[in-house]
Amino acid sequence: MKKDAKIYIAGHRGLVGSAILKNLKAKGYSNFVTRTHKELDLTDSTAVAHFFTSEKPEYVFLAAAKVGGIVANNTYRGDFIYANLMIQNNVIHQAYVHGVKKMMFLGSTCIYPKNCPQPMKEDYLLTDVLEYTNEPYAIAKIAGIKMCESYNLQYGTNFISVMPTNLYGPNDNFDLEKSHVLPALIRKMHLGKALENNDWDAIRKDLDQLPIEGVDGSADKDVIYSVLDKYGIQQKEDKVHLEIWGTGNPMREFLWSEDMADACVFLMENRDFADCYANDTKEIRNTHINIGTGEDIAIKDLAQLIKESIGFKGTLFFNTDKPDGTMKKLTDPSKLHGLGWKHTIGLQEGVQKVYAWYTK
Ligand SMILES: NC(=O)C1=CN([C@@H]2O[C@H](COP(=O)(O)OP(=O)(O)OC[C@H]3O[C@@H](n4cnc5c(N)ncnc54)[C@H](OP(=O)(O)O)[C@@H]3O)[C@@H](O)[C@H]2O)C=CC1
Ligand SMILES: C[C@H]1O[C@H](OP(=O)(O)OP(=O)(O)OC[C@H]2O[C@@H](n3cnc4c(=O)[nH]c(N)nc43)[C@H](O)[C@@H]2O)[C@@H](O)[C@@H](O)C1=O
Repeated sequence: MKKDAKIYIAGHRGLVGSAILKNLKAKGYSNFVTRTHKELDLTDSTAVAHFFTSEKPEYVFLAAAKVGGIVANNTYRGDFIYANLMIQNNVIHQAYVHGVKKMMFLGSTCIYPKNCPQPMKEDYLLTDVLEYTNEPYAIAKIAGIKMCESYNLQYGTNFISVMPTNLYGPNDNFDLEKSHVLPALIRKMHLGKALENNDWDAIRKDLDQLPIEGVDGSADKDVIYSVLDKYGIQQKEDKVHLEIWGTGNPMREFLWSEDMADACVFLMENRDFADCYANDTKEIRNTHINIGTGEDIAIKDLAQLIKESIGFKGTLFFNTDKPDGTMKKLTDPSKLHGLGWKHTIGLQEGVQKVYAWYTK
Protein backbone atom coordinates (compact mmCIF):
# COMPACT_ATOMS: atom_id res chain seq x y z
CA MET A 1 0.00 0.00 0.00
CA LYS A 2 1.34 3.43 -0.89
CA LYS A 3 1.22 5.92 1.97
CA ASP A 4 -1.31 8.08 0.10
CA ALA A 5 -3.51 5.15 -0.98
CA LYS A 6 -7.19 5.64 -0.28
CA ILE A 7 -8.13 3.28 2.55
CA TYR A 8 -11.65 2.57 3.78
CA ILE A 9 -11.89 1.29 7.35
CA ALA A 10 -15.39 -0.05 7.89
CA GLY A 11 -16.13 0.10 11.63
CA HIS A 12 -13.46 2.72 12.42
CA ARG A 13 -14.94 3.57 15.85
CA GLY A 14 -15.06 -0.01 17.10
CA LEU A 15 -12.51 -1.96 19.13
CA VAL A 16 -10.56 -3.23 16.12
CA GLY A 17 -11.37 -0.54 13.54
CA SER A 18 -10.17 2.26 15.84
CA ALA A 19 -6.93 0.37 16.48
CA ILE A 20 -6.41 -0.18 12.73
CA LEU A 21 -6.91 3.53 12.04
CA LYS A 22 -4.43 4.44 14.81
CA ASN A 23 -1.89 1.92 13.51
CA LEU A 24 -2.15 3.16 9.91
CA LYS A 25 -1.78 6.80 11.00
CA ALA A 26 1.30 5.91 13.04
CA LYS A 27 2.78 4.24 9.95
CA GLY A 28 2.31 7.38 7.83
CA TYR A 29 -0.91 6.61 5.96
CA SER A 30 -3.10 9.67 5.53
CA ASN A 31 -5.89 9.13 3.02
CA PHE A 32 -8.78 7.53 4.90
CA VAL A 33 -12.46 7.07 4.17
CA THR A 34 -14.69 6.42 7.18
CA ARG A 35 -18.41 6.32 7.87
CA THR A 36 -20.23 5.73 11.13
CA HIS A 37 -23.08 3.25 11.24
CA LYS A 38 -25.49 6.20 11.28
CA GLU A 39 -23.91 7.74 8.19
CA LEU A 40 -23.82 4.48 6.20
CA ASP A 41 -25.77 1.39 7.17
CA LEU A 42 -23.71 -1.40 5.65
CA THR A 43 -26.73 -3.73 5.61
CA ASP A 44 -28.24 -1.41 2.96
CA SER A 45 -27.07 -2.76 -0.43
CA THR A 46 -28.03 0.34 -2.41
CA ALA A 47 -26.32 2.72 0.00
CA VAL A 48 -23.14 0.60 0.01
CA ALA A 49 -23.07 0.50 -3.81
CA HIS A 50 -23.42 4.31 -3.93
CA PHE A 51 -20.69 4.72 -1.35
CA PHE A 52 -18.19 2.62 -3.33
CA THR A 53 -19.13 4.40 -6.58
CA SER A 54 -18.54 7.83 -5.07
CA GLU A 55 -15.54 7.12 -2.82
CA LYS A 56 -13.67 4.46 -4.85
CA PRO A 57 -11.42 3.17 -2.04
CA GLU A 58 -8.26 1.33 -3.12
CA TYR A 59 -7.94 -0.77 0.05
CA VAL A 60 -10.60 -1.92 2.50
CA PHE A 61 -10.44 -3.21 6.08
CA LEU A 62 -13.82 -4.77 6.87
CA ALA A 63 -13.95 -4.36 10.67
CA ALA A 64 -17.67 -3.53 10.85
CA ALA A 65 -19.90 -6.30 12.12
CA LYS A 66 -22.58 -7.06 14.65
CA VAL A 67 -20.44 -8.20 17.58
CA GLY A 68 -21.16 -9.34 21.11
CA GLY A 69 -20.40 -11.80 23.88
CA ILE A 70 -21.82 -15.23 24.46
CA VAL A 71 -25.24 -14.15 25.76
CA ALA A 72 -25.76 -11.53 23.03
CA ASN A 73 -24.86 -14.10 20.36
CA ASN A 74 -27.21 -16.67 21.88
CA THR A 75 -30.10 -14.22 22.42
CA TYR A 76 -30.09 -12.13 19.25
CA ARG A 77 -29.43 -15.05 16.92
CA GLY A 78 -31.48 -13.68 14.02
CA ASP A 79 -29.86 -10.23 14.23
CA PHE A 80 -26.38 -11.73 14.29
CA ILE A 81 -26.80 -13.87 11.19
CA TYR A 82 -28.77 -11.27 9.22
CA ALA A 83 -26.64 -8.19 9.93
CA ASN A 84 -23.34 -9.97 9.45
CA LEU A 85 -24.32 -11.69 6.21
CA MET A 86 -25.68 -8.41 4.82
CA ILE A 87 -22.70 -6.28 5.86
CA GLN A 88 -20.11 -8.66 4.47
CA ASN A 89 -22.06 -9.52 1.29
CA ASN A 90 -22.42 -5.83 0.48
CA VAL A 91 -18.86 -4.79 1.24
CA ILE A 92 -17.12 -7.82 -0.29
CA HIS A 93 -19.22 -7.68 -3.46
CA GLN A 94 -18.76 -3.94 -3.94
CA ALA A 95 -15.03 -4.28 -3.32
CA TYR A 96 -14.97 -6.71 -6.27
CA VAL A 97 -17.24 -4.58 -8.48
CA HIS A 98 -15.14 -1.46 -7.89
CA GLY A 99 -11.75 -3.14 -8.34
CA VAL A 100 -10.47 -2.68 -4.79
CA LYS A 101 -6.78 -3.68 -4.84
CA LYS A 102 -6.86 -5.58 -1.56
CA MET A 103 -9.46 -6.17 1.08
CA MET A 104 -9.28 -7.72 4.53
CA PHE A 105 -12.25 -9.58 6.00
CA LEU A 106 -12.30 -10.10 9.76
CA GLY A 107 -13.80 -13.38 10.92
CA SER A 108 -13.46 -15.03 14.32
CA THR A 109 -12.12 -18.25 15.80
CA CYS A 110 -15.70 -19.35 16.55
CA ILE A 111 -15.72 -20.61 12.94
CA TYR A 112 -13.92 -23.74 14.20
CA PRO A 113 -15.82 -26.80 15.44
CA LYS A 114 -17.04 -26.93 19.04
CA ASN A 115 -14.78 -29.90 19.82
CA CYS A 116 -11.94 -28.89 17.54
CA PRO A 117 -8.52 -30.50 18.09
CA GLN A 118 -6.30 -28.03 19.95
CA PRO A 119 -4.52 -25.86 19.08
CA MET A 120 -6.77 -25.03 16.12
CA LYS A 121 -5.08 -24.99 12.73
CA GLU A 122 -6.58 -23.16 9.76
CA ASP A 123 -7.42 -26.40 7.96
CA TYR A 124 -9.76 -27.59 10.77
CA LEU A 125 -12.44 -25.32 9.28
CA LEU A 126 -15.63 -27.21 8.35
CA THR A 127 -14.52 -30.50 9.84
CA ASP A 128 -17.28 -30.86 12.49
CA VAL A 129 -20.32 -29.16 14.09
CA LEU A 130 -20.14 -25.66 15.61
CA GLU A 131 -20.71 -24.38 19.16
CA TYR A 132 -24.46 -23.67 19.37
CA THR A 133 -24.36 -20.39 21.37
CA ASN A 134 -22.71 -18.55 18.49
CA GLU A 135 -23.61 -20.74 15.52
CA PRO A 136 -25.50 -17.99 13.56
CA TYR A 137 -22.55 -15.58 13.88
CA ALA A 138 -20.07 -18.33 13.01
CA ILE A 139 -22.08 -19.41 9.94
CA ALA A 140 -22.04 -15.79 8.72
CA LYS A 141 -18.27 -15.60 9.25
CA ILE A 142 -17.71 -18.89 7.41
CA ALA A 143 -19.81 -17.54 4.53
CA GLY A 144 -17.55 -14.47 4.48
CA ILE A 145 -14.39 -16.59 4.32
CA LYS A 146 -15.81 -18.67 1.52
CA MET A 147 -17.06 -15.60 -0.35
CA CYS A 148 -13.55 -14.10 -0.28
CA GLU A 149 -12.01 -17.40 -1.36
CA SER A 150 -14.56 -17.86 -4.16
CA TYR A 151 -14.13 -14.32 -5.48
CA ASN A 152 -10.34 -14.68 -5.38
CA LEU A 153 -10.52 -17.92 -7.36
CA GLN A 154 -13.19 -16.87 -9.86
CA TYR A 155 -12.50 -13.15 -10.28
CA GLY A 156 -8.84 -12.81 -9.34
CA THR A 157 -9.53 -10.48 -6.41
CA ASN A 158 -7.02 -10.15 -3.56
CA PHE A 159 -9.16 -10.63 -0.45
CA ILE A 160 -7.51 -11.84 2.77
CA SER A 161 -9.52 -13.37 5.60
CA VAL A 162 -8.14 -13.30 9.14
CA MET A 163 -9.55 -15.18 12.13
CA PRO A 164 -8.78 -13.35 15.36
CA THR A 165 -9.10 -14.90 18.77
CA ASN A 166 -10.98 -13.02 21.59
CA LEU A 167 -9.83 -9.39 21.54
CA TYR A 168 -9.79 -6.59 24.11
CA GLY A 169 -8.50 -3.04 24.39
CA PRO A 170 -9.51 0.64 24.12
CA ASN A 171 -12.97 1.38 22.64
CA ASP A 172 -14.29 -2.05 23.59
CA ASN A 173 -17.95 -2.61 24.47
CA PHE A 174 -18.42 -2.52 28.27
CA ASP A 175 -22.17 -3.20 28.32
CA LEU A 176 -22.73 -5.78 31.05
CA GLU A 177 -25.23 -7.86 29.09
CA LYS A 178 -23.84 -7.72 25.58
CA SER A 179 -20.07 -7.44 25.95
CA HIS A 180 -17.37 -10.09 25.92
CA VAL A 181 -15.95 -11.50 29.14
CA LEU A 182 -12.83 -9.36 29.56
CA PRO A 183 -14.45 -5.90 29.32
CA ALA A 184 -17.41 -7.18 31.38
CA LEU A 185 -15.14 -8.33 34.20
CA ILE A 186 -13.10 -5.09 34.09
CA ARG A 187 -16.26 -3.05 34.56
CA LYS A 188 -17.85 -5.35 37.13
CA MET A 189 -14.70 -5.37 39.27
CA HIS A 190 -14.27 -1.61 38.91
CA LEU A 191 -17.83 -1.11 40.17
CA GLY A 192 -17.36 -3.80 42.84
CA LYS A 193 -14.24 -2.06 44.14
CA ALA A 194 -16.04 1.31 44.18
CA LEU A 195 -18.93 -0.27 46.08
CA GLU A 196 -16.69 -1.85 48.73
CA ASN A 197 -14.87 1.48 49.15
CA ASN A 198 -18.17 3.38 49.31
CA ASP A 199 -16.81 5.47 46.43
CA TRP A 200 -20.08 6.85 45.05
CA ASP A 201 -18.30 9.40 42.85
CA ALA A 202 -16.69 6.54 40.91
CA ILE A 203 -19.99 4.62 40.67
CA ARG A 204 -21.93 7.67 39.46
CA LYS A 205 -19.20 8.61 36.97
CA ASP A 206 -19.22 5.09 35.54
CA LEU A 207 -23.01 5.06 35.13
CA ASP A 208 -22.96 8.53 33.56
CA GLN A 209 -20.54 7.27 30.92
CA LEU A 210 -22.58 4.13 30.19
CA PRO A 211 -25.99 3.83 31.90
CA ILE A 212 -27.20 0.33 32.77
CA GLU A 213 -30.82 -0.20 31.69
CA GLY A 214 -31.26 3.58 31.59
CA VAL A 215 -29.91 4.03 35.14
CA ASP A 216 -27.28 6.78 35.14
CA GLY A 217 -25.27 8.43 37.90
CA SER A 218 -28.10 10.74 38.95
CA ALA A 219 -30.30 7.85 40.14
CA ASP A 220 -31.06 7.22 43.82
CA LYS A 221 -28.69 4.88 45.66
CA ASP A 222 -31.43 2.24 46.05
CA VAL A 223 -32.01 2.17 42.29
CA ILE A 224 -28.28 1.87 41.66
CA TYR A 225 -27.92 -0.92 44.25
CA SER A 226 -30.73 -2.81 42.57
CA VAL A 227 -29.39 -2.51 39.01
CA LEU A 228 -25.86 -3.50 40.12
CA ASP A 229 -27.34 -6.46 42.00
CA LYS A 230 -29.17 -7.56 38.85
CA TYR A 231 -25.88 -7.58 36.92
CA GLY A 232 -24.07 -9.62 39.55
CA ILE A 233 -22.43 -6.94 41.73
CA GLN A 234 -24.03 -7.55 45.11
CA GLN A 235 -23.33 -6.02 48.52
CA LYS A 236 -24.21 -8.23 51.49
CA GLU A 237 -23.08 -7.50 55.04
CA ASP A 238 -20.29 -5.11 54.03
CA LYS A 239 -18.86 -7.60 51.55
CA VAL A 240 -19.21 -7.36 47.76
CA HIS A 241 -19.93 -10.58 45.86
CA LEU A 242 -19.33 -10.61 42.13
CA GLU A 243 -20.90 -12.96 39.60
CA ILE A 244 -18.85 -14.81 36.99
CA TRP A 245 -20.94 -16.46 34.28
CA GLY A 246 -20.73 -20.21 33.78
CA THR A 247 -18.42 -22.62 35.62
CA GLY A 248 -15.24 -20.60 35.16
CA ASN A 249 -13.67 -23.67 33.54
CA PRO A 250 -13.74 -22.66 29.84
CA MET A 251 -10.37 -21.67 28.43
CA ARG A 252 -10.02 -18.52 26.33
CA GLU A 253 -7.15 -16.85 24.49
CA PHE A 254 -6.94 -13.03 24.53
CA LEU A 255 -5.17 -10.68 22.15
CA TRP A 256 -4.60 -6.95 22.70
CA SER A 257 -6.58 -5.07 20.02
CA GLU A 258 -3.62 -2.93 18.98
CA ASP A 259 -1.58 -6.09 18.36
CA MET A 260 -4.50 -7.37 16.29
CA ALA A 261 -4.50 -4.12 14.27
CA ASP A 262 -0.76 -4.37 13.75
CA ALA A 263 -1.15 -7.92 12.41
CA CYS A 264 -3.90 -6.75 10.01
CA VAL A 265 -1.79 -3.88 8.66
CA PHE A 266 1.26 -6.16 8.42
CA LEU A 267 -0.68 -8.64 6.28
CA MET A 268 -2.20 -5.92 4.09
CA GLU A 269 1.25 -4.42 3.52
CA ASN A 270 3.18 -7.59 2.97
CA ARG A 271 0.97 -10.46 1.92
CA ASP A 272 -1.49 -11.49 -0.76
CA PHE A 273 -4.33 -13.96 -0.49
CA ALA A 274 -2.12 -16.64 -2.00
CA ASP A 275 -0.08 -16.55 1.23
CA CYS A 276 -3.17 -17.72 3.07
CA TYR A 277 -2.93 -21.27 1.78
CA ALA A 278 -3.22 -23.99 4.39
CA ASN A 279 -0.04 -25.57 3.10
CA ASP A 280 0.14 -28.19 5.81
CA THR A 281 -2.69 -30.23 4.31
CA LYS A 282 -2.79 -32.28 1.13
CA GLU A 283 -5.81 -30.31 0.08
CA ILE A 284 -4.79 -26.71 -0.43
CA ARG A 285 -7.53 -24.28 0.53
CA ASN A 286 -7.23 -20.57 -0.15
CA THR A 287 -8.97 -19.49 2.96
CA HIS A 288 -7.69 -17.66 6.01
CA ILE A 289 -5.04 -16.94 8.65
CA ASN A 290 -5.41 -17.27 12.43
CA ILE A 291 -4.44 -14.26 14.56
CA GLY A 292 -3.76 -15.20 18.17
CA THR A 293 -1.14 -15.58 20.86
CA GLY A 294 -1.16 -19.38 21.17
CA GLU A 295 -1.70 -19.06 24.96
CA ASP A 296 -4.95 -19.42 26.88
CA ILE A 297 -6.27 -19.10 30.42
CA ALA A 298 -9.29 -20.47 32.34
CA ILE A 299 -12.06 -17.89 32.88
CA LYS A 300 -11.75 -18.32 36.68
CA ASP A 301 -8.03 -17.52 36.45
CA LEU A 302 -8.74 -14.53 34.22
CA ALA A 303 -11.21 -13.31 36.85
CA GLN A 304 -8.54 -13.67 39.54
CA LEU A 305 -5.97 -11.84 37.40
CA ILE A 306 -8.36 -8.92 36.80
CA LYS A 307 -9.37 -8.88 40.48
CA GLU A 308 -5.74 -8.53 41.58
CA SER A 309 -4.93 -6.03 38.86
CA ILE A 310 -7.84 -3.75 39.83
CA GLY A 311 -7.55 -4.30 43.57
CA PHE A 312 -11.08 -5.59 44.12
CA LYS A 313 -11.22 -7.47 47.45
CA GLY A 314 -14.69 -9.06 47.37
CA THR A 315 -15.61 -12.64 46.56
CA LEU A 316 -16.34 -14.25 43.21
CA PHE A 317 -19.21 -16.68 42.65
CA PHE A 318 -20.11 -18.72 39.57
CA ASN A 319 -23.56 -18.62 37.97
CA THR A 320 -23.94 -21.89 36.12
CA ASP A 321 -27.33 -20.83 34.72
CA LYS A 322 -25.26 -18.78 32.27
CA PRO A 323 -23.63 -20.64 29.34
CA ASP A 324 -20.00 -21.76 29.25
CA GLY A 325 -19.87 -21.91 25.47
CA THR A 326 -17.05 -23.83 23.91
CA MET A 327 -14.66 -25.24 26.52
CA LYS A 328 -11.46 -24.47 24.62
CA LYS A 329 -10.58 -22.57 21.46
CA LEU A 330 -6.87 -21.97 21.29
CA THR A 331 -5.46 -20.84 17.96
CA ASP A 332 -2.40 -22.28 16.33
CA PRO A 333 -0.78 -19.03 15.09
CA SER A 334 2.21 -20.75 13.50
CA LYS A 335 1.23 -19.75 9.98
CA LEU A 336 1.16 -16.06 10.99
CA HIS A 337 4.46 -16.48 12.82
CA GLY A 338 5.87 -18.08 9.67
CA LEU A 339 4.80 -15.04 7.67
CA GLY A 340 6.83 -12.85 10.06
CA TRP A 341 4.46 -11.44 12.72
CA LYS A 342 4.11 -12.10 16.46
CA HIS A 343 2.15 -10.32 19.22
CA THR A 344 3.91 -8.05 21.74
CA ILE A 345 1.49 -7.41 24.63
CA GLY A 346 0.86 -10.20 27.16
CA LEU A 347 -2.40 -10.58 29.08
CA GLN A 348 -1.23 -9.13 32.40
CA GLU A 349 0.15 -6.00 30.76
CA GLY A 350 -2.92 -5.72 28.52
CA VAL A 351 -5.33 -5.90 31.46
CA GLN A 352 -3.44 -3.07 33.18
CA LYS A 353 -3.46 -1.01 29.99
CA VAL A 354 -7.14 -1.47 29.32
CA TYR A 355 -8.04 -0.70 32.95
CA ALA A 356 -5.97 2.49 32.78
CA TRP A 357 -7.82 3.43 29.58
CA TYR A 358 -11.19 2.56 31.13
CA THR A 359 -10.69 4.67 34.24
CA LYS A 360 -9.41 7.60 32.19
N1 LIG B 1 -14.15 -8.24 19.80
C1 LIG B 1 -13.69 -9.47 19.66
O1 LIG B 1 -13.31 -10.12 20.66
C2 LIG B 1 -13.61 -10.10 18.32
C3 LIG B 1 -13.99 -9.45 17.16
N2 LIG B 1 -13.89 -10.09 15.95
C4 LIG B 1 -14.27 -9.43 14.69
O2 LIG B 1 -13.54 -8.24 14.53
C5 LIG B 1 -14.35 -7.26 13.84
C6 LIG B 1 -14.42 -5.98 14.65
O3 LIG B 1 -15.04 -6.27 15.90
P1 LIG B 1 -15.05 -5.21 17.09
O4 LIG B 1 -14.14 -4.10 16.77
O5 LIG B 1 -14.89 -5.98 18.34
O6 LIG B 1 -16.56 -4.70 17.04
P2 LIG B 1 -17.18 -3.38 17.66
O7 LIG B 1 -18.57 -3.75 18.09
O8 LIG B 1 -16.27 -2.75 18.64
O9 LIG B 1 -17.28 -2.40 16.40
C7 LIG B 1 -18.09 -2.74 15.33
C8 LIG B 1 -18.12 -1.58 14.36
O10 LIG B 1 -19.00 -1.94 13.31
C9 LIG B 1 -19.83 -0.85 13.00
N3 LIG B 1 -21.11 -1.38 12.54
C10 LIG B 1 -21.87 -2.35 13.11
N4 LIG B 1 -22.97 -2.57 12.38
C11 LIG B 1 -22.91 -1.71 11.32
C12 LIG B 1 -23.76 -1.45 10.21
N5 LIG B 1 -24.91 -2.13 10.02
N6 LIG B 1 -23.39 -0.49 9.34
C13 LIG B 1 -22.26 0.19 9.51
N7 LIG B 1 -21.40 -0.02 10.53
C14 LIG B 1 -21.74 -0.96 11.42
C15 LIG B 1 -19.99 -0.03 14.27
O11 LIG B 1 -20.18 1.31 13.87
P3 LIG B 1 -20.50 2.53 14.89
O12 LIG B 1 -19.27 2.71 15.73
O13 LIG B 1 -20.74 3.72 14.03
O14 LIG B 1 -21.68 2.09 15.69
C16 LIG B 1 -18.63 -0.27 14.95
O15 LIG B 1 -17.71 0.74 14.61
C17 LIG B 1 -15.69 -7.92 13.59
O16 LIG B 1 -15.72 -8.49 12.33
C18 LIG B 1 -15.73 -9.03 14.64
O17 LIG B 1 -16.57 -10.07 14.23
C19 LIG B 1 -13.40 -11.36 15.86
C20 LIG B 1 -13.02 -12.05 16.97
C21 LIG B 1 -13.09 -11.48 18.28
C1 LIG C 1 -15.01 -13.59 20.46
C2 LIG C 1 -16.07 -14.63 20.64
O1 LIG C 1 -16.99 -14.23 21.65
C3 LIG C 1 -18.09 -15.07 21.88
O2 LIG C 1 -17.69 -16.28 22.45
P1 LIG C 1 -17.14 -16.45 23.89
O3 LIG C 1 -15.67 -16.48 23.87
O4 LIG C 1 -17.80 -17.63 24.48
O5 LIG C 1 -17.68 -15.10 24.56
P2 LIG C 1 -17.55 -14.30 25.90
O6 LIG C 1 -16.36 -13.45 25.91
O7 LIG C 1 -18.85 -13.60 26.08
O8 LIG C 1 -17.47 -15.40 27.07
C4 LIG C 1 -16.33 -16.17 27.32
C5 LIG C 1 -16.53 -17.02 28.55
O9 LIG C 1 -16.53 -16.14 29.69
C6 LIG C 1 -17.64 -16.45 30.53
N1 LIG C 1 -18.00 -15.29 31.33
C7 LIG C 1 -17.86 -15.19 32.68
N2 LIG C 1 -18.33 -14.03 33.13
C8 LIG C 1 -18.75 -13.34 32.04
C9 LIG C 1 -19.33 -12.06 31.89
O10 LIG C 1 -19.58 -11.31 32.85
N3 LIG C 1 -19.60 -11.67 30.59
C10 LIG C 1 -19.34 -12.47 29.52
N4 LIG C 1 -19.61 -12.00 28.27
N5 LIG C 1 -18.81 -13.71 29.65
C11 LIG C 1 -18.52 -14.14 30.90
C12 LIG C 1 -18.70 -16.93 29.54
O11 LIG C 1 -19.74 -17.64 30.20
C13 LIG C 1 -17.86 -17.77 28.60
O12 LIG C 1 -17.63 -19.04 29.15
C14 LIG C 1 -18.79 -15.56 20.65
O13 LIG C 1 -20.16 -15.50 20.92
C15 LIG C 1 -18.27 -14.95 19.42
O14 LIG C 1 -18.74 -13.64 19.33
C16 LIG C 1 -16.80 -14.91 19.37
O15 LIG C 1 -16.20 -15.10 18.35
